[in-house]
Amino acid sequence: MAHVKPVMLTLENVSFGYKQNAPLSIDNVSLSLIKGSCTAILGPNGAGKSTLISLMTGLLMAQKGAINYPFYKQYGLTQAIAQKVALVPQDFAFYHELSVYDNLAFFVSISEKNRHLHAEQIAAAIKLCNLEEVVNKTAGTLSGGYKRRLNIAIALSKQPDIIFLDEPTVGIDPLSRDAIITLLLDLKRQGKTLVYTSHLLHEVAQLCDDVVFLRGGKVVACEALNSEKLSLSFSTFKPLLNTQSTLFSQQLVTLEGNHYQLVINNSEQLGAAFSALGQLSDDIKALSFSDNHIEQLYRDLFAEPLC
Ligand SMILES: Nc1ncnc2c1ncn2[C@@H]1O[C@H](COP(=O)(O)OP(=O)(O)OP(=O)(O)O)[C@@H](O)[C@H]1O
Repeated sequence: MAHVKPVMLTLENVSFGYKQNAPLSIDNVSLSLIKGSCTAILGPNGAGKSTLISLMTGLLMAQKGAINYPFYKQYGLTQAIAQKVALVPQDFAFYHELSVYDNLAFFVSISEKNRHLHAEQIAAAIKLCNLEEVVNKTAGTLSGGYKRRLNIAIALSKQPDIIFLDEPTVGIDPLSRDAIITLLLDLKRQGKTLVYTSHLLHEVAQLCDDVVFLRGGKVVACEALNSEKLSLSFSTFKPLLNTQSTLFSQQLVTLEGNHYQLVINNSEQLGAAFSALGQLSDDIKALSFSDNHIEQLYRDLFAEPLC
């Protein structure tokens, strides 16, 4: 019998508009999130990603449709969200004049009624997010990377099962970003369910199992990111001639300038790609493989302007 993956959250035909008569910001969205997986919500600016996250985390109420956390049927939606769901917002959601420790102490005191657990939960969040070095520093004086980690630590301090992260790595250096991605991969290994928005597709490829593409408030595609598809990117010294492009049996996408990408679905296509590359070997400047095709998918879906 096929193994059925447990569903953590379902949305059924959810719609939301900020103003009457204005276009809907979320338009008839249905989707399911799988327990223990990381789902990316992707789309261009204004697609509705933050609004959708606000609906799933109870900050906004859906005007139509239903949002359910089937795992927590015993609680109402509001209570399930309060106890099990955490949000890492795009903006820094802490007190800049308090220390890192005092911020965590404050937020733990709100989410955990049992005072005996406070010290333990604060310590766990500090350890998870590697904040030991800055624990007594005033939050407002932290570097951008540490501020991002504190934002995440506050969300984790309530020990949620589901964590929504709205562009958690915006504006930080590559090493701080790596630290956050490592932390999120660890959380996934611990069985936490993650929902993630970012414009950085290589992060999505590293972290996510599923992708929901939004445009104009509507779901335009859902994809599982599996390793069955390979993406092959290469650049050439000069733009390819038409005769050279037709050597590739698969769809060849020009990314920009002399950069190209193609998606490989099976070993036959892989063989054909190698054979074509072999014929062009003097023209190839750089070549790389990645185990998914998210960039091409994104470009295919969003290259045309929204009418
Ligand atoms: N508070 C608000 N009042 C009115 N309209 C809003 C409000 N917040 C968002 N919108 C509108 O809702 C739509 C979706 O916005 P949203 O911020 O959810 O998109 P997004 O995909 O998160 O964008 P970005 O990638 O720029 O963060 C946009 O048309 C936006 O102008």
